[in-house]
Amino acid sequence: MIEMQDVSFGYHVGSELLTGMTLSLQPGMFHFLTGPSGSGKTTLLRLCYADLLPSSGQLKVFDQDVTELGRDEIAMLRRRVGVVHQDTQFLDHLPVAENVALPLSVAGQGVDIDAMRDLLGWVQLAAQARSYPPSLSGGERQRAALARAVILSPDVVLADEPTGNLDWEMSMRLMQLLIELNKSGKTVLVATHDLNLIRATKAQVSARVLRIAGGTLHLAGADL
Ligand SMILES: Nc1ncnc2c1ncn2[C@@H]1O[C@H](COP(=O)(O)OP(=O)(O)OP(=O)(O)O)[C@@H](O)[C@H]1O
Repeated sequence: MIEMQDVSFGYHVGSELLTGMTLSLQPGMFHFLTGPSGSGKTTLLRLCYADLLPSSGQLKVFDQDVTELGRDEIAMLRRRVGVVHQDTQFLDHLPVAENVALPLSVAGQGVDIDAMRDLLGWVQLAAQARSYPPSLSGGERQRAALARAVILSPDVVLADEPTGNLDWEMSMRLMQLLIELNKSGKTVLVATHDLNLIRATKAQVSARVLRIAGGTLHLAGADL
């Protein structure tokens, strides 16, 4: 699925942020990625969808070595990975439904109206379909971001601090959707520094917790 073998990465030549990263995302499993601010969680997620390439080591996404792929092949591979970014950007002049549908047009696919209605209903945004992004609350924005991340039915969903600006109730509502995705068979990886969120989620779904510390990855203890 997504496998790293002794991967290193640095934004600046000669200074590695991440080293010796060995990771295998288990198909169908829920994963958390935790670690202090600035430890490299976003960077690791970007490696997972080949937005960044390793400076050394091997990174395979869906059994393909990303360093051997051309730009078009990487674009195809990214369609199988849905990403909820930390700072979700929308096109403010387009209604929510059209923002959610953007990956379809990028992929040259048409919108299935019934599927779109179901998707917006699932994230509880049916009533906001014709609204514009600036009118959405923080929780609504993140649910719209999640809908957009899954509209191409990806195999893997990566979410970068998806609950960063949300209160507890909204955070758990979003996590519930990620749990549902996982229960439907998707592999999920959520980066968060919120240990309470990890504990509350682990009460509902079996999850692996990975921790970045000192520039490398560790499997966190069962006490989390
Ligand atoms: N595009 C970039 N160019 C140079 N340095 C960067 C870039 N993006 C991130 N960094 C640096 O890399 C380090 C790790 O950043 P990253 O965003 O991956 O950490 P994080 O664990 O996700 O942090 P947070 O929890 O605060 O979001 C930080 O020191 C950051 O300043």
